[in-house]
Amino acid sequence: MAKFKILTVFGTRPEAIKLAPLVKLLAEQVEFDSRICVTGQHRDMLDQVLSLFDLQPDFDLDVMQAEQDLTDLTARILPKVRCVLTEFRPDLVLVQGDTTTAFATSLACYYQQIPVGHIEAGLRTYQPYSPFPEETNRRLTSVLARWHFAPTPQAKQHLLAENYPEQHIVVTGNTVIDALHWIQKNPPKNTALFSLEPHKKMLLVTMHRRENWGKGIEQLCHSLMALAQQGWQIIFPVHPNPQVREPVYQLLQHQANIRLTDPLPYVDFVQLMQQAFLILTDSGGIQEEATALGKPVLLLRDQTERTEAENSGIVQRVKVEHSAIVNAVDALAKNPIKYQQMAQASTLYGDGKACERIVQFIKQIVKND
Ligand SMILES: CC(=O)N[C@H]1[C@@H](OP(=O)(O)OP(=O)(O)OC[C@H]2O[C@@H](n3ccc(=O)[nH]c3=O)[C@H](O)[C@@H]2O)O[C@H](CO)[C@@H](O)[C@@H]1O
Repeated sequence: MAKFKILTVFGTRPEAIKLAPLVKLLAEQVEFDSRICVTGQHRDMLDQVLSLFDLQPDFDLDVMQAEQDLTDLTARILPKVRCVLTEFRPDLVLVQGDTTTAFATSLACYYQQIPVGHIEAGLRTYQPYSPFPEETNRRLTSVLARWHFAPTPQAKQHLLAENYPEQHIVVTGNTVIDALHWIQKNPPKNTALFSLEPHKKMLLVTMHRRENWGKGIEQLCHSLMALAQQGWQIIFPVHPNPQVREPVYQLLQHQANIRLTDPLPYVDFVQLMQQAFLILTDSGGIQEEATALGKPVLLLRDQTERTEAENSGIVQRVKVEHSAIVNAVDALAKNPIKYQQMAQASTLYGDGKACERIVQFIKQIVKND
Protein backbone atom coordinates (compact mmCIF):
# COMPACT_ATOMS: atom_id res chain seq x y z
CA MET A 1 0.00 0.00 0.00
CA ALA A 2 1.28 3.51 -0.84
CA LYS A 3 2.47 5.49 2.12
CA PHE A 4 0.47 8.51 3.29
CA LYS A 5 2.51 11.55 2.30
CA ILE A 6 2.87 14.36 4.84
CA LEU A 7 4.68 17.62 4.22
CA THR A 8 5.47 19.80 7.25
CA VAL A 9 6.26 23.41 6.36
CA PHE A 10 7.84 26.00 8.64
CA GLY A 11 10.06 29.04 8.45
CA THR A 12 10.80 30.69 11.80
CA ARG A 13 12.57 29.74 15.02
CA PRO A 14 9.42 29.29 17.14
CA GLU A 15 7.74 27.14 14.48
CA ALA A 16 10.88 24.99 14.22
CA ILE A 17 11.03 24.50 18.01
CA LYS A 18 7.34 23.59 18.13
CA LEU A 19 7.45 21.26 15.11
CA ALA A 20 10.79 19.53 15.74
CA PRO A 21 9.40 16.86 18.09
CA LEU A 22 6.47 16.27 15.73
CA VAL A 23 8.53 15.74 12.57
CA LYS A 24 10.81 13.42 14.55
CA LEU A 25 7.81 11.34 15.61
CA LEU A 26 6.25 11.39 12.12
CA ALA A 27 9.54 10.09 10.68
CA GLU A 28 9.29 7.02 12.96
CA GLN A 29 5.88 5.97 11.58
CA VAL A 30 6.29 3.31 8.88
CA GLU A 31 2.96 4.09 7.26
CA PHE A 32 3.94 7.73 6.58
CA ASP A 33 6.28 9.28 4.06
CA SER A 34 7.05 12.45 6.00
CA ARG A 35 9.09 15.31 4.52
CA ILE A 36 10.17 18.71 5.82
CA CYS A 37 10.02 21.96 3.86
CA VAL A 38 11.53 25.14 5.32
CA THR A 39 10.81 28.55 3.90
CA GLY A 40 13.75 30.14 5.71
CA GLN A 41 11.66 33.14 6.86
CA HIS A 42 14.16 33.56 9.80
CA ARG A 43 17.31 32.08 8.26
CA ASP A 44 19.94 32.02 11.03
CA MET A 45 17.60 31.44 13.96
CA LEU A 46 15.89 28.62 12.04
CA ASP A 47 19.17 26.88 11.17
CA GLN A 48 20.21 26.96 14.84
CA VAL A 49 17.11 24.96 15.79
CA LEU A 50 17.43 22.51 12.86
CA SER A 51 20.95 21.66 13.93
CA LEU A 52 20.01 21.30 17.62
CA PHE A 53 17.26 18.78 16.81
CA ASP A 54 19.34 17.20 14.04
CA LEU A 55 16.78 17.84 11.29
CA GLN A 56 17.58 17.99 7.58
CA PRO A 57 14.99 19.74 5.42
CA ASP A 58 13.99 17.93 2.22
CA PHE A 59 13.03 21.25 0.59
CA ASP A 60 14.58 24.63 1.40
CA LEU A 61 12.89 27.63 -0.20
CA ASP A 62 15.33 30.19 1.23
CA VAL A 63 12.93 33.15 0.96
CA MET A 64 14.74 35.38 3.47
CA GLN A 65 15.82 38.79 2.18
CA ALA A 66 17.19 41.78 4.07
CA GLU A 67 14.48 44.08 5.50
CA GLN A 68 11.77 41.83 4.05
CA ASP A 69 8.26 43.18 4.08
CA LEU A 70 5.15 41.06 4.63
CA THR A 71 3.79 41.56 1.11
CA ASP A 72 7.04 40.52 -0.57
CA LEU A 73 7.43 37.59 1.80
CA THR A 74 3.91 36.27 1.11
CA ALA A 75 4.41 36.76 -2.63
CA ARG A 76 7.73 34.86 -2.59
CA ILE A 77 6.42 31.93 -0.53
CA LEU A 78 3.33 31.17 -2.69
CA PRO A 79 4.99 30.03 -5.97
CA LYS A 80 7.88 28.33 -4.17
CA VAL A 81 5.52 26.24 -2.05
CA ARG A 82 3.47 25.46 -5.16
CA CYS A 83 6.59 23.91 -6.77
CA VAL A 84 7.12 21.64 -3.75
CA LEU A 85 3.44 20.66 -3.69
CA THR A 86 3.44 19.72 -7.36
CA GLU A 87 6.71 17.78 -7.01
CA PHE A 88 5.94 15.84 -3.77
CA ARG A 89 2.11 15.74 -4.05
CA PRO A 90 1.45 15.38 -0.30
CA ASP A 91 -1.80 13.93 1.05
CA LEU A 92 -1.62 16.33 3.99
CA VAL A 93 0.35 19.49 4.75
CA LEU A 94 1.05 20.55 8.34
CA VAL A 95 1.62 24.17 9.32
CA GLN A 96 2.03 25.69 12.78
CA GLY A 97 0.88 28.82 14.53
CA ASP A 98 0.48 32.25 13.07
CA THR A 99 3.43 33.14 10.90
CA THR A 100 3.37 34.39 7.33
CA THR A 101 4.83 31.00 6.38
CA ALA A 102 1.82 29.21 7.94
CA PHE A 103 -0.73 31.45 6.24
CA ALA A 104 0.92 31.61 2.79
CA THR A 105 1.56 27.84 2.78
CA SER A 106 -2.08 27.17 3.65
CA LEU A 107 -3.18 29.43 0.80
CA ALA A 108 -0.85 27.65 -1.65
CA CYS A 109 -2.34 24.31 -0.49
CA TYR A 110 -5.87 25.62 -0.93
CA TYR A 111 -5.10 26.55 -4.54
CA GLN A 112 -3.85 22.97 -5.10
CA GLN A 113 -6.80 21.52 -3.10
CA ILE A 114 -4.48 19.79 -0.64
CA PRO A 115 -5.79 19.43 2.95
CA VAL A 116 -3.99 21.35 5.67
CA GLY A 117 -3.61 20.42 9.33
CA HIS A 118 -3.09 23.45 11.55
CA ILE A 119 -1.01 22.88 14.68
CA GLU A 120 -1.72 25.36 17.50
CA ALA A 121 -5.10 26.30 16.05
CA GLY A 122 -7.69 28.50 17.73
CA LEU A 123 -5.59 31.11 19.56
CA ARG A 124 -7.31 34.47 19.43
CA THR A 125 -7.17 38.03 20.74
CA TYR A 126 -9.94 39.12 18.33
CA GLN A 127 -7.90 42.31 17.74
CA PRO A 128 -6.75 42.29 14.11
CA TYR A 129 -3.68 44.45 14.75
CA SER A 130 -2.62 42.96 18.07
CA PRO A 131 -0.52 40.97 17.58
CA PHE A 132 0.14 42.05 14.00
CA PRO A 133 0.15 40.20 11.64
CA GLU A 134 -0.18 37.04 13.73
CA GLU A 135 -3.82 37.40 14.79
CA THR A 136 -5.03 37.66 11.22
CA ASN A 137 -2.56 35.03 9.98
CA ARG A 138 -3.98 32.47 12.40
CA ARG A 139 -7.60 33.30 11.59
CA LEU A 140 -6.92 33.06 7.85
CA THR A 141 -5.07 29.78 8.41
CA SER A 142 -8.11 28.40 10.27
CA VAL A 143 -10.30 29.25 7.27
CA LEU A 144 -7.92 27.43 4.91
CA ALA A 145 -7.23 24.39 7.13
CA ARG A 146 -9.29 21.20 7.26
CA TRP A 147 -7.91 19.81 10.55
CA HIS A 148 -7.43 21.95 13.65
CA PHE A 149 -5.00 20.79 16.37
CA ALA A 150 -6.02 23.02 19.28
CA PRO A 151 -3.48 23.28 22.12
CA THR A 152 -6.05 23.91 24.88
CA PRO A 153 -9.80 23.46 25.48
CA GLN A 154 -10.16 27.23 25.26
CA ALA A 155 -8.63 27.29 21.77
CA LYS A 156 -11.15 24.58 20.78
CA GLN A 157 -13.99 26.76 22.13
CA HIS A 158 -12.87 29.64 19.90
CA LEU A 159 -12.97 27.37 16.86
CA LEU A 160 -16.40 25.98 17.76
CA ALA A 161 -17.70 29.53 18.23
CA GLU A 162 -16.50 30.26 14.69
CA ASN A 163 -18.46 27.22 13.43
CA TYR A 164 -15.60 24.88 12.54
CA PRO A 165 -16.92 21.29 12.67
CA GLU A 166 -16.21 19.61 16.01
CA GLN A 167 -15.06 16.37 14.35
CA HIS A 168 -12.28 18.34 12.63
CA ILE A 169 -10.90 19.71 15.92
CA VAL A 170 -8.76 17.87 18.47
CA VAL A 171 -7.25 19.18 21.71
CA THR A 172 -3.65 18.02 21.87
CA GLY A 173 -1.68 20.30 24.22
CA ASN A 174 1.01 22.53 22.79
CA THR A 175 3.92 20.80 21.07
CA VAL A 176 6.29 23.35 22.66
CA ILE A 177 6.00 21.36 25.90
CA ASP A 178 7.09 18.23 23.99
CA ALA A 179 10.09 20.24 22.70
CA LEU A 180 10.92 21.41 26.21
CA HIS A 181 10.79 17.84 27.53
CA TRP A 182 12.91 16.63 24.60
CA ILE A 183 15.62 19.19 25.27
CA GLN A 184 15.63 18.41 28.99
CA LYS A 185 16.08 14.69 28.17
CA ASN A 186 18.63 15.24 25.38
CA PRO A 187 20.91 18.07 26.50
CA PRO A 188 23.49 18.54 23.74
CA LYS A 189 27.06 17.66 24.62
CA ASN A 190 29.87 20.23 24.50
CA THR A 191 27.79 23.39 24.72
CA ALA A 192 29.34 26.37 26.45
CA LEU A 193 26.38 27.40 28.58
CA PHE A 194 25.92 31.00 29.58
CA SER A 195 27.74 32.07 32.76
CA LEU A 196 26.03 34.31 35.34
CA GLU A 197 27.06 36.36 38.36
CA PRO A 198 25.70 34.09 41.11
CA HIS A 199 25.06 36.77 43.77
CA LYS A 200 22.76 38.90 41.58
CA LYS A 201 19.11 38.17 40.71
CA MET A 202 18.60 37.88 36.98
CA LEU A 203 15.95 39.29 34.66
CA LEU A 204 15.72 37.57 31.28
CA VAL A 205 14.36 39.86 28.58
CA THR A 206 13.15 39.45 24.98
CA MET A 207 11.18 41.85 22.80
CA HIS A 208 10.51 41.74 19.08
CA ARG A 209 6.78 42.24 18.28
CA ARG A 210 5.95 44.83 15.66
CA GLU A 211 3.56 46.60 18.07
CA ASN A 212 6.57 47.40 20.28
CA TRP A 213 8.87 48.72 17.55
CA GLY A 214 9.79 52.35 18.25
CA LYS A 215 8.27 53.65 21.47
CA GLY A 216 7.83 50.29 23.20
CA ILE A 217 11.45 49.26 22.72
CA GLU A 218 12.66 52.67 23.90
CA GLN A 219 10.50 52.50 27.04
CA LEU A 220 11.74 49.00 27.80
CA CYS A 221 15.38 50.05 27.39
CA HIS A 222 14.95 53.00 29.77
CA SER A 223 13.32 50.75 32.36
CA LEU A 224 16.17 48.23 32.02
CA MET A 225 18.73 51.01 32.61
CA ALA A 226 16.94 51.93 35.85
CA LEU A 227 16.72 48.28 36.97
CA ALA A 228 20.39 47.67 36.14
CA GLN A 229 21.32 50.66 38.30
CA GLN A 230 19.36 49.07 41.17
CA GLY A 231 21.67 46.02 40.83
CA TRP A 232 19.61 43.62 38.75
CA GLN A 233 21.57 41.40 36.38
CA ILE A 234 19.88 41.62 32.98
CA ILE A 235 20.33 39.22 30.06
CA PHE A 236 18.76 40.36 26.80
CA PRO A 237 19.11 38.15 23.69
CA VAL A 238 18.35 40.68 20.97
CA HIS A 239 16.29 39.80 17.89
CA PRO A 240 18.31 40.44 14.70
CA ASN A 241 15.66 42.62 13.05
CA PRO A 242 17.26 46.10 12.69
CA GLN A 243 14.07 47.68 14.08
CA VAL A 244 14.91 45.95 17.35
CA ARG A 245 18.67 45.55 17.27
CA GLU A 246 19.63 49.12 16.43
CA PRO A 247 17.78 50.95 19.22
CA VAL A 248 18.58 48.29 21.82
CA TYR A 249 22.32 48.36 21.10
CA GLN A 250 22.32 52.15 20.87
CA LEU A 251 20.69 52.56 24.29
CA LEU A 252 22.00 49.61 26.28
CA GLN A 253 25.32 48.46 24.84
CA HIS A 254 27.57 50.07 27.46
CA GLN A 255 25.37 49.77 30.55
CA ALA A 256 26.75 47.98 33.61
CA ASN A 257 24.75 44.87 34.63
CA ILE A 258 23.20 44.47 31.16
CA ARG A 259 24.38 41.76 28.79
CA LEU A 260 23.13 41.97 25.23
CA THR A 261 23.61 38.85 23.14
CA ASP A 262 22.63 37.46 19.77
CA PRO A 263 19.63 35.11 19.94
CA LEU A 264 20.75 32.16 22.04
CA PRO A 265 20.62 28.47 21.19
CA TYR A 266 17.40 26.98 22.53
CA VAL A 267 19.18 24.88 25.14
CA ASP A 268 20.92 27.94 26.62
CA PHE A 269 17.72 29.90 26.57
CA VAL A 270 15.83 27.16 28.41
CA GLN A 271 18.56 27.07 31.04
CA LEU A 272 18.37 30.85 31.46
CA MET A 273 14.59 30.70 31.85
CA GLN A 274 15.13 28.25 34.71
CA GLN A 275 17.74 30.51 36.34
CA ALA A 276 15.84 33.78 35.94
CA PHE A 277 14.03 35.47 38.81
CA LEU A 278 11.58 36.89 36.28
CA ILE A 279 11.11 36.88 32.52
CA LEU A 280 10.13 40.11 30.73
CA THR A 281 8.92 39.37 27.22
CA ASP A 282 6.42 40.02 24.45
CA SER A 283 6.86 36.47 23.08
CA GLY A 284 4.08 33.93 22.66
CA GLY A 285 6.00 30.67 23.13
CA ILE A 286 7.93 31.89 26.16
CA GLN A 287 4.63 32.34 28.04
CA GLU A 288 3.87 28.66 27.45
CA GLU A 289 7.34 27.45 28.41
CA ALA A 290 7.43 29.66 31.52
CA THR A 291 4.08 28.20 32.60
CA ALA A 292 5.53 24.69 32.37
CA LEU A 293 8.69 25.75 34.24
CA GLY A 294 6.87 27.74 36.95
CA LYS A 295 8.68 30.96 36.09
CA PRO A 296 6.82 34.28 36.49
CA VAL A 297 6.47 36.42 33.37
CA LEU A 298 5.82 40.13 32.99
CA LEU A 299 4.20 40.27 29.57
CA LEU A 300 5.09 43.41 27.61
CA ARG A 301 1.96 43.50 25.44
CA ASP A 302 -1.51 45.09 25.48
CA GLN A 303 -3.23 41.86 24.42
CA THR A 304 -2.53 38.18 24.84
CA GLU A 305 -4.01 35.13 23.17
CA ARG A 306 -2.54 33.01 26.01
CA THR A 307 -5.21 33.99 28.52
CA GLU A 308 -4.95 30.60 30.26
CA ALA A 309 -1.51 31.59 31.61
CA GLU A 310 -2.70 35.04 32.60
CA ASN A 311 -5.76 33.65 34.38
CA SER A 312 -3.60 31.14 36.24
CA GLY A 313 -1.56 34.07 37.60
CA ILE A 314 1.85 33.08 36.25
CA VAL A 315 1.77 35.71 33.50
CA GLN A 316 1.08 39.34 34.38
CA ARG A 317 0.49 41.88 31.61
CA VAL A 318 2.33 45.16 32.07
CA LYS A 319 2.01 48.39 30.12
CA VAL A 320 5.08 48.90 27.98
CA GLU A 321 6.05 52.06 29.84
CA HIS A 322 9.20 52.81 31.78
CA SER A 323 7.64 53.33 35.22
CA ALA A 324 5.06 50.53 34.87
CA ILE A 325 7.82 48.02 34.10
CA VAL A 326 10.12 49.18 36.92
CA ASN A 327 7.23 49.21 39.42
CA ALA A 328 6.06 45.73 38.42
CA VAL A 329 9.56 44.26 38.90
CA ASP A 330 9.97 46.10 42.25
CA ALA A 331 6.56 44.95 43.46
CA LEU A 332 7.39 41.29 42.85
CA ALA A 333 10.88 41.56 44.33
CA LYS A 334 9.41 43.06 47.51
CA ASN A 335 6.52 40.61 47.84
CA PRO A 336 7.76 37.03 48.16
CA ILE A 337 4.23 35.71 48.79
CA LYS A 338 2.94 37.17 45.52
CA TYR A 339 6.09 35.95 43.76
CA GLN A 340 5.58 32.40 45.07
CA GLN A 341 1.93 32.48 44.01
CA MET A 342 3.06 33.28 40.48
CA ALA A 343 5.92 30.78 40.41
CA GLN A 344 3.70 27.68 40.14
CA ALA A 345 4.52 25.21 37.38
CA SER A 346 1.47 23.94 35.53
CA THR A 347 0.45 21.67 32.66
CA LEU A 348 -2.02 24.21 31.25
CA TYR A 349 -0.24 24.08 27.90
CA GLY A 350 0.34 20.36 27.81
CA ASP A 351 1.88 17.26 29.28
CA GLY A 352 4.52 16.61 26.63
CA LYS A 353 2.29 14.20 24.64
CA ALA A 354 0.85 16.63 22.08
CA CYS A 355 2.80 15.09 19.19
CA GLU A 356 1.56 11.58 20.04
CA ARG A 357 -2.04 12.87 19.97
CA ILE A 358 -1.48 14.59 16.61
CA VAL A 359 0.03 11.44 15.09
CA GLN A 360 -2.83 9.28 16.40
CA PHE A 361 -5.39 11.70 14.98
CA ILE A 362 -3.69 11.67 11.55
CA LYS A 363 -3.73 7.86 11.59
CA GLN A 364 -7.45 8.04 12.29
CA ILE A 365 -7.93 10.42 9.34
CA VAL A 366 -6.09 7.95 7.06
CA LYS A 367 -8.20 5.05 8.38
CA ASN A 368 -11.48 6.89 7.83
CA ASP A 369 -10.53 8.05 4.33
C1 LIG B 1 1.84 36.35 18.37
C2 LIG B 1 2.81 35.53 19.10
O1 LIG B 1 2.79 35.53 20.31
N1 LIG B 1 3.74 34.90 18.40
C3 LIG B 1 3.81 33.73 17.63
C4 LIG B 1 5.24 33.50 17.14
O2 LIG B 1 6.18 33.25 18.13
P1 LIG B 1 6.87 33.73 19.45
O3 LIG B 1 6.41 35.05 19.89
O4 LIG B 1 6.74 32.61 20.42
O5 LIG B 1 8.39 33.79 18.95
P2 LIG B 1 9.76 34.09 19.62
O6 LIG B 1 10.61 34.63 18.53
O7 LIG B 1 9.58 34.85 20.88
O8 LIG B 1 10.36 32.65 19.93
C5 LIG B 1 10.10 32.00 21.11
C6 LIG B 1 10.88 30.69 21.15
O9 LIG B 1 12.28 30.92 20.93
C7 LIG B 1 13.04 30.47 22.05
N2 LIG B 1 14.19 31.37 22.18
C8 LIG B 1 14.02 32.69 22.51
C9 LIG B 1 15.10 33.54 22.61
C10 LIG B 1 16.41 33.04 22.35
O10 LIG B 1 17.43 33.75 22.41
N3 LIG B 1 16.55 31.73 21.99
C11 LIG B 1 15.47 30.88 21.90
O11 LIG B 1 15.63 29.70 21.59
C12 LIG B 1 12.06 30.46 23.21
O12 LIG B 1 12.42 29.54 24.20
C13 LIG B 1 10.74 30.08 22.52
O13 LIG B 1 10.62 28.69 22.33
O14 LIG B 1 5.19 32.34 16.32
C14 LIG B 1 4.87 31.17 17.01
C15 LIG B 1 5.02 30.01 16.06
O15 LIG B 1 4.05 30.01 15.07
C16 LIG B 1 3.45 31.25 17.57
O16 LIG B 1 3.24 30.12 18.37
C17 LIG B 1 3.29 32.53 18.38
O17 LIG B 1 1.90 32.69 18.66
